[in-house]
Amino acid sequence: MLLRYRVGAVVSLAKHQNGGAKTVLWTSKNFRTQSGDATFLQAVDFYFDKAAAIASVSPDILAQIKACNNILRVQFPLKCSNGTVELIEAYRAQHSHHRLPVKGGVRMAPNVNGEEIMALAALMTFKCAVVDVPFGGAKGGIKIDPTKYSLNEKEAIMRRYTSELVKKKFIGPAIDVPAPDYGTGPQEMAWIKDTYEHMKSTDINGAACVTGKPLEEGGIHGRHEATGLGVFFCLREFLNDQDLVKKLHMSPGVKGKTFIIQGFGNVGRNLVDIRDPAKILELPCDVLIPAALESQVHSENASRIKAQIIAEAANGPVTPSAEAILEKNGAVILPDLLLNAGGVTVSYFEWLKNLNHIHFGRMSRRMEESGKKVLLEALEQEFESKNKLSDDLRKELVKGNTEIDFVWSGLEETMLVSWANVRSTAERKDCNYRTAAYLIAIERIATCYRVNGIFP
Ligand SMILES: NC(=O)C1=CN([C@@H]2O[C@H](COP(=O)(O)OP(=O)(O)OC[C@H]3O[C@@H](n4cnc5c(N)ncnc54)[C@H](O)[C@@H]3O)[C@@H](O)[C@H]2O)C=CC1
Ligand SMILES: O=C(O)CCC(=O)C(=O)O
Repeated sequence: MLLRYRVGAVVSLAKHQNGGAKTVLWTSKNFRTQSGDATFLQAVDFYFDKAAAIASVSPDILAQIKACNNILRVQFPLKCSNGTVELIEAYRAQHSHHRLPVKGGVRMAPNVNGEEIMALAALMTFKCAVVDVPFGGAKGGIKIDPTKYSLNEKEAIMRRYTSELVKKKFIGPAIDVPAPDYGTGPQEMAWIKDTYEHMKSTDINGAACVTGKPLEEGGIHGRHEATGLGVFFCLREFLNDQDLVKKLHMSPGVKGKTFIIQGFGNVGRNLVDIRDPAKILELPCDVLIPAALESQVHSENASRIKAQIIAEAANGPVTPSAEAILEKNGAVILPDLLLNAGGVTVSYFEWLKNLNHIHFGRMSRRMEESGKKVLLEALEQEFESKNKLSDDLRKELVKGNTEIDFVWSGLEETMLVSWANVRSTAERKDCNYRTAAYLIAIERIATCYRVNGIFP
């Protein structure tokens, strides 16, 4: 589904060159897609190589970082509701173990394949490094169209998939922690947790084997909307930056800008709530937000994209050929590995909550409130009854922080600090934001590899 969202009046869409940014052209030589666009995995490798070329990292460490460490492919039978038996194909790729556990969602989609899952796992490695979340990268996929299966069938698939991961030691709070992705959500995560806990009943940290769970099953407030909210925080920061929007001949601020969102699932839905379906990526707008699948903006449609800002809420929505065309036309791309990192950031908070066996705020909320009450009373005594606070204001002032306050504040802090880092790196290195984000990730991961050395 495509959605067009109007915040206010349409702003003029004059195109211009992206000040100082170099355009590196993708060449279709040696690549096998008919359009000349890179496959998703080739695209991730291309973006990595582009940043690696300006990183102060030795070639042997770069090669270690780039490689996908493990890929598991399983096939198992499903007894369908109509009595037939179907073979299900599924994957889990672990890209990098420089930090443990490795982390990343599990998707259900008909086009899932090993290369796609490896590309997504690599993106998870770089994403976690950009936002300084201490995990390696992983991703899983089940090759089915979830809309074609009953709830019972999906449960059987998810439980069997989890049992395969347990048997192969591809899941565990200290090993590999799945989460929601395209086509999956809290229900699937609850099945993963329950299956894991049945098979590993003595693991006291079992709930931390998966994130994005329902609240009643050890989930955290705010995970469901975290990815969309993270996109919003970053985009708002970009749009409020006078210098950056001036280069696009735009006025600062979110108000008055027009947005198109492609994909109205977990990520897209939590970005906006005014709905007006329209079906074209190429409609005039200020900000295009692909929030569905990879390779949606490619060499064939890129020149017709009118948005000046492409905000990658999905993983890998813009191919390298498309990026070159968009940038030549003056558009700015806010890259996936920064922009959609809100999901894994709040997954990190959920994992910490599960390991701590206590929710954020439980030990501090009342203590905070009584401290603030004492302070207010002292101030009121000092100034006597001249300016008595209303009951509502008093309540608001003394309110202690709840779990959602911690989560939103931690998410905003993470996104803003990471954006500032990407912005300043792009300026310093005279490169685009994607290369800057990869560069930050590569240099952070390289430090781990260097310090850890090689086992044995
Ligand atoms: N769920 C999460 O926490 C995170 C998701 N992502 C990425 O965001 C993207 C979307 O994921 P979710 O929102 O979780 O998936 P979802 O399954 O909740 O929603 C995706 C939506 O996109 C629609 N869609 C698919 N192809 C489309 C097309 N060509 N045009 C228009 N709509 C289309 C689907 O019908 C569905 O409504 C994926 O690339 C995913 O990897 C990234 C970070 C975290
Ligand atoms: O929340 C997580 O652990 C992973 C989310 C994810 O799959 C992604 O960021 O692409």
